[in-house]
Amino acid sequence: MPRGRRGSRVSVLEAGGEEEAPPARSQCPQQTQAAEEQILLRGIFEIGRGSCDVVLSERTLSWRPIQPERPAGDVECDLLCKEEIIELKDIFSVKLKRRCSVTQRRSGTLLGITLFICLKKEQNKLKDSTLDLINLSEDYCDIWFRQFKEILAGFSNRPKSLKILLNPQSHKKEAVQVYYEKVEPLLKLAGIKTDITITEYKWHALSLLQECELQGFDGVVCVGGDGSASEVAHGLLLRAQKSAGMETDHILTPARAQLPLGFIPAGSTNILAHSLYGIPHVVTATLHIIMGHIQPVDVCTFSTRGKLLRFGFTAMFGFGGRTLALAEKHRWMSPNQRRDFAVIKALAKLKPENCTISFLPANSSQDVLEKQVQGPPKSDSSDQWQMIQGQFFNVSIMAIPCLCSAAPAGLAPNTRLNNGSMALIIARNTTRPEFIKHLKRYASVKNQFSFPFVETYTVEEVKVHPRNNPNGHNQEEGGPHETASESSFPWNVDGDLMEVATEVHVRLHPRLINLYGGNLEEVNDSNVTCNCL
Ligand SMILES: Nc1ncnc2c1ncn2[C@@H]1O[C@H](COP(=O)(O)OP(=O)(O)OP(=O)(O)O)[C@@H](O)[C@H]1O
Repeated sequence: MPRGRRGSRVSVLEAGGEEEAPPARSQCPQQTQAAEEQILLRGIFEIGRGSCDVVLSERTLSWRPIQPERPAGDVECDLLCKEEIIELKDIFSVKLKRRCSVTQRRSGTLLGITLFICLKKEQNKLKDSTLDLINLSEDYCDIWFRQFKEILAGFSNRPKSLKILLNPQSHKKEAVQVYYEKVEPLLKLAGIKTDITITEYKWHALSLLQECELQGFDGVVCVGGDGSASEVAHGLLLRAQKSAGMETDHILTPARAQLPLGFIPAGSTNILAHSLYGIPHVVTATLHIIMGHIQPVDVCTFSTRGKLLRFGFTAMFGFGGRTLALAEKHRWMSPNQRRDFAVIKALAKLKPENCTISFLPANSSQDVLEKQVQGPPKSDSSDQWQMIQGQFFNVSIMAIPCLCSAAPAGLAPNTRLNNGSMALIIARNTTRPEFIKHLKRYASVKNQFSFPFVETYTVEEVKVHPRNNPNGHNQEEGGPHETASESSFPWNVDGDLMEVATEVHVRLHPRLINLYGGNLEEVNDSNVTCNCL
């Protein structure tokens, strides 16, 4: 049974897009609100170890232990009789509770009703819990059970049917186990139908999303790491463009994705899930999906020479791109080994990229919704573009904060999931020890940007134009015997390797996709270390 402080609400969820949010309350909120609400049912159930007076009203379920009468002012009695409350929006399932023998199965002796509740724990963590309302009367329980069912059916934001895409190769190949052990039981409990595809090769999810029937699904869920999550988001957005009859090569104002997307973290970094849920926790992610917590999230398009390469949320060029390229070449190593090895090797071979970066600063006076309606600014006609040229160790362009265990405040702590702008973070050429110091700061609470060689900007568009060829020679000189990947630069887009030879144009599109996830609490965790630095 969920136990809050006596007299307090057992759990309070801050749902991102929950449509049934309670109105603002003044002092002594629970009691005042409960008193104001229309009572739907009132009765006696055993909860915990005693009989309780239980009241079901429009938004809350409250109960108070029934005590024998005592003299007025009996403090002990007052304490024991304090009311407990849960909000109905925190309930995600209701079942009749029966004592069943092996042979009885369905029609065992009725014991009462079990409510399944989503509890908010510390630091953004959600947990499922149960509350048993014990009463042996079939008729009595039936009335309450049907009332709870009706209440649950009223939460129209909650998905009833989900398309699940599962990458069996993520991290240490545990995605299938994670799904069947932790996710599926909760989805079943919530009565959500699922259709599962286990991907068989890279880009399988993408091609499937171009042709599969999505009618009848309320959302798509990806079980895997950042690469898979980003591939699915890209696939959903490409599909939306096709459905809207838009050309997918040259997109200026993309159509929004038609279905919300959820991520179950089963990868090695899980930056997307971490940024959405505040914690890379499987049950938390599943409960956000079940509860229908939805928020619109900004997305970038990456294009070169006017041609769309892909949709994504984050990108790193220079050190970040080269580290991923090295890690990908060593896929046979374990994920942690491969990441540490790639970071160390990329640091050993560290050399700056000679490039020109032009960017369009974000218009801070414009409202995000206004930006969404207007679409992106007319790039070429704008006179607000700024340009910097030089040698850079790393260029990060991030539409979301990018929380991860190595950077608990985020790789881009100053941006938000849907603030209509991106963070452009540039680390100019410096000494290797200074650059390492900057990288190490991500793990601490100290400001990772307070270095003379680091610059941050809030932008809407960025163009990165490399002037060297990928091996450090001047781009104009070219190289007669270059292979495809030798002549292109590695970009890390959401943990996925993207190789491009020329300028990349990154453009932000506010609130282009709905993702499952709630509002987050800030986490101040300074006890984080990076193994390899
Ligand atoms: N069956 C499969 N075999 C090989 N690769 C696959 C398969 N299914 C999906 N993929 C690809 O695997 C890539 C990496 O997967 P994913 O991102 O889920 O795991 P990860 O690399 O361990 O995690 P992270 O990106 O968080 O570090 C994705 O780009 C995806 O396209």
